[in-house]
Amino acid sequence: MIEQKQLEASIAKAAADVRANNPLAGSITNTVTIDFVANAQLAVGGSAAMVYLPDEGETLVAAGGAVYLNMGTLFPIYEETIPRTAAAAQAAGKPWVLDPVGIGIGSLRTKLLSELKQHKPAIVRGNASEIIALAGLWGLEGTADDLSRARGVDTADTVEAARAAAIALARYTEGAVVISGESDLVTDGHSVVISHGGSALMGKVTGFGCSQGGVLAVYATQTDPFTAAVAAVNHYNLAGVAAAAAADAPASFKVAFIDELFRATPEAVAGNSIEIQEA
Ligand SMILES: Nc1ncnc2c1ncn2[C@@H]1O[C@H](COP(=O)(O)OP(=O)(O)OP(=O)(O)O)[C@@H](O)[C@H]1O
Ligand SMILES: Cc1ncsc1CCO
Ligand SMILES: [Mg+2]
Repeated sequence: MIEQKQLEASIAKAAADVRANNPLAGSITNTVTIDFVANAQLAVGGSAAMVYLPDEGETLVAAGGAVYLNMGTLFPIYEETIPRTAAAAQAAGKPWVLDPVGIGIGSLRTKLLSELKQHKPAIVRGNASEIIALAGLWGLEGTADDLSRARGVDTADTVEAARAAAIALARYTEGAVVISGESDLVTDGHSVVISHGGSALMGKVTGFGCSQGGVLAVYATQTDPFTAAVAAVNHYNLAGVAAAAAADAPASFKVAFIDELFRATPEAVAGNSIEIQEA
């Protein structure tokens, strides 16, 4: 199990390095929340670029330190773009982040998510229902293939219900897995970190999960997947608490949240309330 003081020091360093280096993490992401993803990446100190075409995905892998693949709104071209980009990242040894949004909707999404198993994302991020469904689709031990639980893009399960699926995914990828929810769970298959904070208003605006995925990719350019995952999730929870003190309704909350991502110091990100448990 990882030691808390050591983890906090690594998180503070990662947050400071993101600010200092302005790292690029390119995205292929959905058209609903693409603006929020890019602005969240910039607010934490990173750089953003959003593309749709296969060779452009490969170019962003070469140009950046990590890449974010979000399955939210698929187009036919993605049948080529998504596997080629993931394969390019794997071949280049660069981390890529998978957000299996909407898993269970349609046949292309299922086909692509099945194919992506072989390319081993450094970080998988989803809400509880998405994490359970992905572990089942990938046939991981102790999980059940049941895409029927998917109902859209919002969760129907608790974070704790997805804990075993997240651990199974992390042991398969040898990376990190994030389950977002009231408190977020991060695991590398050995340790589990529960990160507290945030606000219920984050569930009332679309894209808090997608933009968290983009920020995970920014952090993954600077440190190992597990440290990156806890750092990004802490940054989100910290900014969520601060934004809730400034705004009490969804639209103004979203604006305040981007401001608080920008204001958060590396020390405050590292000091966000966490619990460390055995996986
Ligand atoms: N009730 C809550 N209390 C605190 N934080 C929350 C709550 N609900 C969601 N969050 C936070 O909101 C962010 C997004 O999590 P959520 O599970 O809503 O993602 P999602 O369903 O994938 O979102 P989307 O698909 O809209 O992008 C995470 O940082 C999470 O911690
Ligand atoms: C609402 C929605 N529909 C497809 S992607 C998306 C953004 C949140 O996941
Ligand atoms: Mg989501």
